[in-house]
Amino acid sequence: MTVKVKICGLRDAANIAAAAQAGAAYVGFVFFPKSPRNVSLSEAAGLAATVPEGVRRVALTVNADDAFLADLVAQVPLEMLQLHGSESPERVAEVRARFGLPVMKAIGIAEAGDLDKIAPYEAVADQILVDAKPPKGADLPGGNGATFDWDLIAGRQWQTPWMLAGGLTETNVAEALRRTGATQVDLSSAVESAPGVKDPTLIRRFLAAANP
Ligand SMILES: O=C(O)c1ccccc1NCC(=O)[C@H](O)[C@H](O)COP(=O)(O)O
Repeated sequence: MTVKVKICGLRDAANIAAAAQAGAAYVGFVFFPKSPRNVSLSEAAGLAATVPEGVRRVALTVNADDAFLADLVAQVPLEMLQLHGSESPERVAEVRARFGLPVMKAIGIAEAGDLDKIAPYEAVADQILVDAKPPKGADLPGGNGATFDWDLIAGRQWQTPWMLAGGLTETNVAEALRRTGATQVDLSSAVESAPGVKDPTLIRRFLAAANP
């Protein structure tokens, strides 16, 4: 089975092309001003236009309001919204209904109890992103290159499609897949040469390691 890979936080056409050519199933654009990966709506619109057919374009937002989401979906061609803040299940359902796009809800995991947070979203989200909880004091709610204990989710089944994220690298992805049973993965930090700067060689190496 092919593992689907999402490369998040892309900011230039060359890295989008590298990801697509290497087999990425999804590319992500970050809309979070504090992030080194942040893009404007007009930048994202230009980048989205370069994404080859068949690669899904995902917009990552954090507790975005309707006005921002309306501008986003009007200006940027997208296949999915990723909600990476503290959006409630009700808000996820509302965004999904109002903006007409599949929604992936990110849930941060650090300990077994965090897994209970997933169930309420299963009925309202199209996908769940099972991600590492940000380290204490982190500026970003995701994209920190932090892992969580994969054994917490070993053998877990969810009815909703899900992706594994959090500190995945070309060297640990095979073990992560084996221990969690994930069939989709999402990453950002490990394919960067500096914060916010993606590296096409690292992207290609990760894609090869995810599907050897
Ligand atoms: O990447 C960001 O800057 C970011 C900002 C705000 C919310 C989420 C953000 N990133 C999420 C991701 O890139 C991934 O979905 C995930 O957290 C894995 O990231 P990484 O551990 O860096 O591979």
